[in-house]
Amino acid sequence: MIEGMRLDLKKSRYQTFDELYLYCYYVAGTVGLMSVPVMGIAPESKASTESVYNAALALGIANQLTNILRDVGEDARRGRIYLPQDELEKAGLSDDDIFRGQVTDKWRNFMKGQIKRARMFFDEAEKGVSELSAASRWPVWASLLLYKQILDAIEANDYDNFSKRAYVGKAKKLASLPVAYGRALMKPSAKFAELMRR
Ligand SMILES: CC(C)=CCC/C(C)=C/CC/C(C)=C/CC/C(C)=C/COP(=O)(O)OP(=O)(O)O
Repeated sequence: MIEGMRLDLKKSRYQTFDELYLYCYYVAGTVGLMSVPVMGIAPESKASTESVYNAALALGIANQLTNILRDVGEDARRGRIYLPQDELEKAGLSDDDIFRGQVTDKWRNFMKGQIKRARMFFDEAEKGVSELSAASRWPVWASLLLYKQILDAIEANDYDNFSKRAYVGKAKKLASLPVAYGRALMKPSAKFAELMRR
């Protein structure tokens, strides 16, 4: 994690998603990994330890990617672009387009791909939450569902993450808590077993 902070001091561009992933791993994936022994895996869980750590890592990455997509404008005003340069180029976008901050169809299309990838990491993370100790499941589901909705908010802002800050309103936040509670009741490996039966 400290390595990630160091990296952030000297780096403000990422050539590929692999490079960006490594940054996300350092600054947020590590938080997920460190959370597992603190929260604990449910004693009755049949999942492999590795798969639970994988899910935790995925949640750190998903959160960080979401944070990056929410803060594109704010970061650009500090001269920083946490987006893969090769993917920007493929979409016909340059650093100057980010600094200008115009929401064009090119930008919308680029953002659609980035949001889709972030959601894939959330999906990966969801597979592991039920394996955590009972007391940890509700807060983890709540934070996961709340953070994931920031992606919906970016879409609702028609992909203007230059001048608008995507956020989840109080009502949606409150409504997510019982949903998270319901999911937290899911016993370890039950979802896994259900997936296997299908
Ligand atoms: C899913 C399983 C099995 C376990 C849960 C494991 C956990 C708790 C994962 C979450 C890890 C986490 C909270 C990562 C932090 C990511 C994040 C959004 C960091 C934001 O950092 P900054 O970029 O400093 O934020 P600001 O831009 O708001 O300052």
